[in-house]
Amino acid sequence: MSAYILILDDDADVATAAQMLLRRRYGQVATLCDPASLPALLARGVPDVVLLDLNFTPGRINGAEGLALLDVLRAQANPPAVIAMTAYADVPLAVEALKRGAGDFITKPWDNARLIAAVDQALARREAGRGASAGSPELMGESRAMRELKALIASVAPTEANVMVLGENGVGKELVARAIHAASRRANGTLLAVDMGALPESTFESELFGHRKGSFTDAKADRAGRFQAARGGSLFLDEIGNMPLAAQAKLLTALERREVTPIGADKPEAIDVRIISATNLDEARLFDPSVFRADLLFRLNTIVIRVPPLRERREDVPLLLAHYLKIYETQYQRPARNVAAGALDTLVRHDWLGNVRALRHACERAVILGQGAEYSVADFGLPSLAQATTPAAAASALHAVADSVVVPALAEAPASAPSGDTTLDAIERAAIAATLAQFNGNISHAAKTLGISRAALYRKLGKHGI
Ligand SMILES: Nc1ncnc2c1ncn2[C@@H]1O[C@H](COP(=O)(O)OP(=O)(O)OP(=O)(O)O)[C@@H](O)[C@H]1O
Repeated sequence: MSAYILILDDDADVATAAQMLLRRRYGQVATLCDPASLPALLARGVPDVVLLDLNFTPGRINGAEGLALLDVLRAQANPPAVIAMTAYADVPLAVEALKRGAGDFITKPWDNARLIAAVDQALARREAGRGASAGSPELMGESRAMRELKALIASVAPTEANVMVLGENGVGKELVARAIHAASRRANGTLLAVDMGALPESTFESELFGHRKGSFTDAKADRAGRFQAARGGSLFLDEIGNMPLAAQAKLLTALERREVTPIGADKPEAIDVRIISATNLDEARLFDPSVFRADLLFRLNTIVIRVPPLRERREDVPLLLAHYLKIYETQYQRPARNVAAGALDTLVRHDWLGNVRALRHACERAVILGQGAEYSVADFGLPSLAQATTPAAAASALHAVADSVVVPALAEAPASAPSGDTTLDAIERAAIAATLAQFNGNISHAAKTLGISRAALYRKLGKHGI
């Protein structure tokens, strides 16, 4: 997977060790020991992910220098995902970094698998949130469905109730979670997002509940879990439908008791988080006890918020197009252009089976490739098989497995490229479509089978217009 990673650490040995580990996986990995050189480095290109040491000058452990650098990184037009690193198991400092925009934290010395998982997740999150970070992360849409959704968020947010957000891939579930947190009494606390589908089973407990130094071979220092780091704030458990049953049992126990016991600790710690969860599983699967424990479901779904797919709120399409075209015109320094009237009609009638994310990718493509005075339909690169907009096609799409981003016709696609096209691109597209179909559009499972990260799969979906 190619990505540009920067390691900012005053300890050259630490930076080099991380660089050697990460270079094999991501390609471009730079190190920087002198923070004064950061502006010059950023001027040459902004990394995808920055591993940021919070304490530069030896002896200083309040993290002020790292937090100031975090502000510099977050102020970039297209900010990198930041993983804060600290040599001290200092939860308040990690929490402060999370509040100021770091997406995750890791304690040194790190566990290699954990570091790679953190970078993978940061890349996936950055990809999923691209566009949001480039513009306003606000939930856009004036359709009746969106107005009702916003009203529901406003009434639910101030309560402490656990909320479960349901909806297909790319409908905006994470944005809904962020909106709930922002309007809640916990808004001054952090919203910590955890991709539950990507947590390896072996490290599940240590990730969520923390561990004590020496409690197992790789536990080289105390580590705070996500529950502790999100204290006073909200924990966003994303992709909850992809959790193995054994992990579900552990999560249930923590939620029932309202306490967690770090591995190796002799006393449990009370938890103070509001749980917001999300899944793209359709409700039939969610209520299937062989997939998801009913008792856990009832803990999580005090309030259920369903985010409707874009094809059920087509009125929002023009607004979203205008929003994302403007963002990408600014980002790529292209002139502002209108969408041709006929094209707009087609785009509104399009089914957008990857929802707002697919629309956003299409806008980016149009801005980059569009050559005319106005945007044409062709500029948006709609997958030709997905253009069926008859009521029958829409109905079959609606009844297709709810988390599918695969168009019904592609769901039957063979693993070889259709129409005998043997270019590498066409073969890759067909392989991705077939794998997604095999897993009913489940991104995590498809990525695992294809041997790439979720972030890389999202990038490829955008590239191929799937
Ligand atoms: N109503 C909206 N207004 C503006 N942007 C939106 C809206 N809904 C979604 N987006 C954008 O679409 C992209 C996908 O949104 P988000 O990650 O919240 O979806 P999701 O449902 O959580 O997806 P997934 O299940 O695949 O993780 C993001 O770039 C987000 O900013």
